Amino acid sequence: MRLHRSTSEAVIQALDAIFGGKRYADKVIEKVLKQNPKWGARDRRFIAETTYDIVRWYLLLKRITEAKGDDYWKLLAAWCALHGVDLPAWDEFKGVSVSKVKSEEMKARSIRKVRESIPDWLDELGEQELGKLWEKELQSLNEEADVVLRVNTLKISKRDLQERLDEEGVATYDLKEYPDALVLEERQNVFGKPSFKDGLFEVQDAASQLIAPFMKIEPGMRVIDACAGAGGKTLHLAALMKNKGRIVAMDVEQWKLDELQKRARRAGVSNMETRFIESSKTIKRLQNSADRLLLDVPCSGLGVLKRNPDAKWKLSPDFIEKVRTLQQHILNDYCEMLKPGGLMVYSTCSILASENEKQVQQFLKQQEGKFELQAEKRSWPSEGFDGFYMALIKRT
Ligand SMILES: C[S@@+](CC[C@H](N)C(=O)[O-])C[C@H]1O[C@@H](n2cnc3c(N)ncnc32)[C@H](O)[C@@H]1O
Repeated sequence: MRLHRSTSEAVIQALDAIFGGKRYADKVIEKVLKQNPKWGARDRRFIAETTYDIVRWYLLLKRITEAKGDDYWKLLAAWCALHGVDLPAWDEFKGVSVSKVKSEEMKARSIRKVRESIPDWLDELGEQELGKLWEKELQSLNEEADVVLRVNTLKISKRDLQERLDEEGVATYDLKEYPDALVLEERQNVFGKPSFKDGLFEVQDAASQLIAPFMKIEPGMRVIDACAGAGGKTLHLAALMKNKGRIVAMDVEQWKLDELQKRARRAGVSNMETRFIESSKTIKRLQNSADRLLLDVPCSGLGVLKRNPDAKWKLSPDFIEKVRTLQQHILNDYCEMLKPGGLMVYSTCSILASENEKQVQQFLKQQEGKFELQAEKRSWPSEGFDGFYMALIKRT
């Protein structure tokens, strides 16, 4: 593979925005890719994949090149050296020795936090909470995620969608154990495809697709999705309910609910309303009203680093502490919206027990018998998809 000037500059620009400007990698890459319509599919893939890869291996690349601050060219040079890409004679690459990069990388393999490219504090926290499991999960979190689609069963069957995608040049394979999931054979942008515009599918990781069915949902129920965001799981709930019954989708960010409305229109969802959470009164008004309640709470996102590798550099112990307090607050305040006898699911995309099992235990203790745990489920990154936790809790 040959390195080209304009795509290399695009990678450097993206890295600068992600690390220097502290912006989200997915948004940055989307913006960078828009600026040059002449780039073909291969160039775009190079920019996106190389940027993500350098973000994922940032600490390792920095350590083996001794790159300072914002010397992203050195990181790109090291990435090329490790991937067998010839380094052009550009000024930015002067002084980089491919053999030195390779020998430094061999040396770095003995230190886990460098080899796996993870901040010290996060490596310590992972080990503290997961013990022996941490090493394996950490390795898996550095793998590239598959692109998984969720078939919108309100509009099409899995088999028909697979055929339709085939006609549109998108090859997929069936994930048999996940009733609505298809996986792309090859990573590509599917958002421009007519079948996406027709609302026939959403992009949603297989592990995330476990949550709505875990709620034992049935058509005709009254359901509240209290941390709905842009509604990945709300739309799945609506499909399982066959558009029958009612879903109230809530969030503290109006723009996310606006996005959800757009997605719901595209998906043909007609049993959902959105409600902005203004204050605790919004919650009180819905007391004892739901057969099912989903609390898909804000979390560290440590289970989805495959997809968002930049998160490991943005997280901090302070943030995790704040998010744990918020999770406990949401559990204890929002549970009131459930009818007696109703079921709620508490879920996170974290793999830390302190955001998962321990939060549920603390909640059950605080509620003194008013709620009981019925089931818990984990999806581990090492099983192939994102890391998720879900607990099914009954109001007695
Ligand atoms: C993990 S995300 C939800 C993802 C969403 N359920 C999905 O499937 O796409 C958590 C959401 O909780 C929202 N949030 C943060 N604080 C909240 C609060 N106090 N009450 C309700 N939602 C909150 C965030 O804005 C964010 O959209």
